Amino acid sequence: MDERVVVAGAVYDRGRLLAARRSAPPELAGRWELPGGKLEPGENPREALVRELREELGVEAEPGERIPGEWPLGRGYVLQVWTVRLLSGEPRPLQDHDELRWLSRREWDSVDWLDQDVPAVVEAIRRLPEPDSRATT
Ligand SMILES: Nc1nc2c([nH]c(=O)n2[C@H]2C[C@H](O)[C@@H](COP(=O)(O)OP(=O)(O)OP(=O)(O)O)O2)c(=O)[nH]1
Repeated sequence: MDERVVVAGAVYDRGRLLAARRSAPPELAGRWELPGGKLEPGENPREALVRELREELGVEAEPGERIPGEWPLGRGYVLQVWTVRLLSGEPRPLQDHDELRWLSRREWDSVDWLDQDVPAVVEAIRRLPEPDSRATT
Protein backbone atom coordinates (compact mmCIF):
# COMPACT_ATOMS: atom_id res chain seq x y z
CA MET A 1 0.00 0.00 0.00
CA ASP A 2 1.20 3.44 -0.80
CA GLU A 3 0.38 5.14 2.46
CA ARG A 4 2.07 8.38 3.03
CA VAL A 5 3.92 8.52 6.30
CA VAL A 6 4.34 11.30 8.83
CA VAL A 7 7.03 10.43 11.38
CA ALA A 8 6.94 11.94 14.83
CA GLY A 9 9.11 11.73 17.91
CA ALA A 10 8.18 10.89 21.47
CA VAL A 11 11.03 12.94 22.90
CA TYR A 12 11.64 12.08 26.54
CA ASP A 13 13.66 13.88 29.13
CA ARG A 14 13.65 13.40 32.90
CA GLY A 15 10.25 11.73 32.99
CA ARG A 16 8.58 14.19 30.67
CA LEU A 17 7.32 14.14 27.07
CA LEU A 18 7.90 17.01 24.66
CA ALA A 19 4.79 18.60 23.13
CA ALA A 20 4.91 21.19 20.36
CA ARG A 21 2.26 23.75 19.41
CA ARG A 22 1.77 24.16 15.67
CA SER A 23 1.95 27.64 14.20
CA ALA A 24 0.61 26.67 10.76
CA PRO A 25 -1.45 25.98 8.72
CA PRO A 26 -4.36 28.00 10.13
CA GLU A 27 -6.61 24.96 10.62
CA LEU A 28 -3.96 23.26 12.80
CA ALA A 29 -2.36 26.31 14.43
CA GLY A 30 -2.67 26.36 18.20
CA ARG A 31 -3.09 22.60 18.49
CA TRP A 32 -0.36 20.44 19.99
CA GLU A 33 1.50 17.56 18.35
CA LEU A 34 4.57 15.40 18.53
CA PRO A 35 7.32 17.07 16.47
CA GLY A 36 8.16 15.50 13.12
CA GLY A 37 7.04 15.64 9.53
CA LYS A 38 6.69 13.96 6.19
CA LEU A 39 9.22 11.61 4.66
CA GLU A 40 11.16 13.02 1.76
CA PRO A 41 11.82 10.80 -1.29
CA GLY A 42 14.48 8.20 -0.55
CA GLU A 43 14.43 8.73 3.21
CA ASN A 44 13.69 6.07 5.74
CA PRO A 45 11.57 7.06 8.74
CA ARG A 46 14.45 7.33 11.19
CA GLU A 47 16.45 9.55 8.85
CA ALA A 48 13.41 11.74 8.29
CA LEU A 49 12.86 12.07 12.02
CA VAL A 50 16.46 13.06 12.71
CA ARG A 51 16.24 15.70 9.95
CA GLU A 52 12.88 17.05 11.11
CA LEU A 53 13.97 17.37 14.73
CA ARG A 54 17.13 19.16 13.64
CA GLU A 55 15.16 21.59 11.45
CA GLU A 56 12.23 22.17 13.77
CA LEU A 57 13.86 22.07 17.20
CA GLY A 58 17.58 22.59 16.57
CA VAL A 59 18.58 19.38 18.32
CA GLU A 60 20.51 16.24 17.49
CA ALA A 61 18.44 13.22 18.36
CA GLU A 62 18.56 9.46 18.18
CA PRO A 63 15.40 7.50 17.38
CA GLY A 64 14.93 4.39 19.51
CA GLU A 65 12.06 1.96 19.24
CA ARG A 66 8.97 2.47 17.16
CA ILE A 67 5.82 2.73 19.22
CA PRO A 68 3.54 -0.02 17.89
CA GLY A 69 0.60 1.29 15.93
CA GLU A 70 -0.20 3.63 13.11
CA TRP A 71 -2.70 6.45 13.31
CA PRO A 72 -4.63 7.85 10.32
CA LEU A 73 -4.30 11.58 9.73
CA GLY A 74 -6.59 11.99 6.72
CA ARG A 75 -5.70 12.61 3.10
CA GLY A 76 -3.94 9.22 2.94
CA TYR A 77 -1.38 10.02 5.62
CA VAL A 78 -0.59 7.91 8.65
CA LEU A 79 1.31 8.88 11.79
CA GLN A 80 4.15 6.65 13.01
CA VAL A 81 5.90 7.45 16.27
CA TRP A 82 9.38 6.63 17.52
CA THR A 83 10.78 7.13 20.97
CA VAL A 84 13.62 9.63 20.80
CA ARG A 85 16.63 10.37 22.95
CA LEU A 86 18.19 13.82 22.79
CA LEU A 87 21.91 13.75 22.06
CA SER A 88 22.61 17.47 22.12
CA GLY A 89 20.90 20.81 22.15
CA GLU A 90 17.91 22.24 23.98
CA PRO A 91 14.71 22.08 21.88
CA ARG A 92 13.52 25.45 20.61
CA PRO A 93 10.50 26.21 18.41
CA LEU A 94 12.47 27.18 15.30
CA GLN A 95 10.07 26.08 12.60
CA ASP A 96 6.40 25.02 12.42
CA HIS A 97 5.87 25.59 16.17
CA ASP A 98 5.50 28.63 18.41
CA GLU A 99 5.69 26.94 21.81
CA LEU A 100 7.16 23.81 23.34
CA ARG A 101 6.21 22.23 26.63
CA TRP A 102 7.59 19.32 28.66
CA LEU A 103 4.72 17.30 30.12
CA SER A 104 4.91 14.88 33.00
CA ARG A 105 2.69 11.81 33.06
CA ARG A 106 -0.04 13.57 35.02
CA GLU A 107 0.11 16.67 32.80
CA TRP A 108 -0.15 14.86 29.49
CA ASP A 109 -3.68 16.09 28.67
CA SER A 110 -3.13 19.68 29.83
CA VAL A 111 -2.61 20.82 26.22
CA ASP A 112 -4.99 20.75 23.28
CA TRP A 113 -3.55 17.84 21.28
CA LEU A 114 -4.62 17.37 17.68
CA ASP A 115 -7.53 14.91 17.86
CA GLN A 116 -5.74 12.38 15.68
CA ASP A 117 -2.68 12.49 17.95
CA VAL A 118 -4.42 11.54 21.18
CA PRO A 119 -4.15 7.74 20.80
CA ALA A 120 -0.48 8.05 19.82
CA VAL A 121 0.23 10.35 22.76
CA VAL A 122 -1.44 7.90 25.14
CA GLU A 123 0.94 5.20 23.92
CA ALA A 124 3.90 7.58 24.22
CA ILE A 125 2.95 8.43 27.80
CA ARG A 126 2.59 4.76 28.66
CA ARG A 127 6.24 4.32 27.68
CA LEU A 128 7.50 7.40 29.50
CA PRO A 129 10.65 6.45 31.39
CA GLU A 130 10.63 7.15 35.12
CA PRO A 131 12.11 10.56 36.01
CA ASP A 132 15.19 9.14 37.66
CA SER A 133 15.94 6.51 35.04
CA ARG A 134 18.38 7.25 32.27
CA ALA A 135 16.74 6.98 28.84
CA THR A 136 18.19 4.08 26.94
CA THR A 137 15.89 4.16 23.93
N1 LIG B 1 4.70 16.48 12.61
C1 LIG B 1 3.47 16.08 12.92
N2 LIG B 1 2.49 16.25 12.02
C2 LIG B 1 1.26 15.83 12.37
C3 LIG B 1 1.00 15.26 13.61
N3 LIG B 1 -0.34 14.97 13.69
C4 LIG B 1 -0.88 15.38 12.52
O1 LIG B 1 -2.05 15.31 12.20
N4 LIG B 1 0.10 15.89 11.71
C5 LIG B 1 -0.13 16.40 10.36
C6 LIG B 1 0.11 17.87 10.22
C7 LIG B 1 0.58 18.01 8.80
O2 LIG B 1 -0.56 18.08 7.94
C8 LIG B 1 1.29 16.69 8.55
C9 LIG B 1 2.77 16.81 8.77
O3 LIG B 1 3.25 17.77 7.99
P1 LIG B 1 4.36 18.80 8.42
O4 LIG B 1 3.94 20.12 7.91
O5 LIG B 1 4.69 18.69 9.87
O6 LIG B 1 5.52 18.14 7.59
P2 LIG B 1 6.79 18.75 6.96
O7 LIG B 1 7.62 19.36 8.05
O8 LIG B 1 7.38 17.64 6.19
O9 LIG B 1 6.28 19.96 6.08
P3 LIG B 1 5.79 20.17 4.60
O10 LIG B 1 6.65 19.34 3.72
O11 LIG B 1 4.35 19.78 4.57
O12 LIG B 1 5.95 21.63 4.44
O13 LIG B 1 0.77 15.76 9.47
C10 LIG B 1 2.04 15.08 14.54
O14 LIG B 1 1.91 14.58 15.66
N5 LIG B 1 3.27 15.51 14.15
